[in-house]
Formats: sequence, C-alpha cells, structure tokens
Amino acid sequence: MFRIRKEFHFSASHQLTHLPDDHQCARLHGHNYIVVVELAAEALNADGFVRDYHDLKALKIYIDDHFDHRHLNDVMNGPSTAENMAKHFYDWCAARWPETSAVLVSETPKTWAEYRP
Ligand SMILES: Nc1nc2c(c(=O)[nH]1)N=C([C@H](O)[C@H](O)COP(=O)(O)OP(=O)(O)OP(=O)(O)O)CN2
Ligand SMILES: [Zn+2]
Repeated sequence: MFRIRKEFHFSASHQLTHLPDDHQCARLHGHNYIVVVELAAEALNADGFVRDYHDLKALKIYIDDHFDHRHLNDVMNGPSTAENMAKHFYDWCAARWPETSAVLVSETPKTWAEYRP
C-alpha cells in the first residue's frame, strides 16, 4: 500500500460552549491548526503518484476561504472539536478524492485527533 500525506495550516478562534463554564475551552480562544490529509492506493497511477499533491490545492483554497481567520462556531455545524474537524475535512476530501484514507487535526503542538473510517 502506498500512502501520501499533505499538511495545511490555518488560524481560527472557537469556543466549546457545550463544556462546563469552568473548562478553559468554554472560553473564547484560538489555535494555529494543522490539518494532515492522507491518501492511500494499492497501485500508483501512470505518473507514479497516489495522487498529484498539486490536486490537493483545492483543500488549501477551501480552508483559506472558509476556515482561516474565522470563528469556527460560525463555520461548523456542531462543536468544533478536533475530532469533528477531522471528520469534516475527511468527508470534504473523500467526496473529491476516493483515495482519501484519513485526516488528522492538531490544535496545539501536543495534540492530534484523527478520523480514519
Ligand atoms: N478530545 C479533545 N479534547 C479537547 C479538545 C478536542 O478538540 N478534543 N479541545 C480542547 C481545546 O479546544 C484545546 O484544544 C485545549 O487543549 P488542551 O490540550 O487541553 O490545552 P492546553 O494546550 O492548554 O494543554 P496543557 O496540557 O495545559 O498545555 C480541549 N480538549
Ligand atoms: Zn480549542
């Protein structure tokens, strides 16, 4: 199996309003997010690629247009946890690129959430 990954960065604010008031993440705060998209294929295409990294530019445009320097509570349906963000980006990518195998989202240098069906 071949696997490729590409990383995307954006900055955004959010507030996890479903958490108790004394939870730090119930307060308005922000993160420098990292999104990693992974694609997998048993065989390479004629170019020797799982998929051309350049094709993934559409995700950069989507992130820049809808997520970068936005308030995620206004963007996401439901809580903007890293898990929900990973699933959201997985669904967006899988609808375009059937080789999509997983999406990982980091909110802080120490945390990663992954959606891998
Ligand atoms: N499973 C999840 N837990 C938490 C999420 C999440 O999306 N999924 N999100 C948050 C906060 O939004 C934020 O990410 C804070 O994370 P946390 O690691 O708790 O914060 P710190 O960087 O301040 O951690 P320290 O260990 O104190 O440095 C919370 N949990
Ligand atoms: Zn947060």
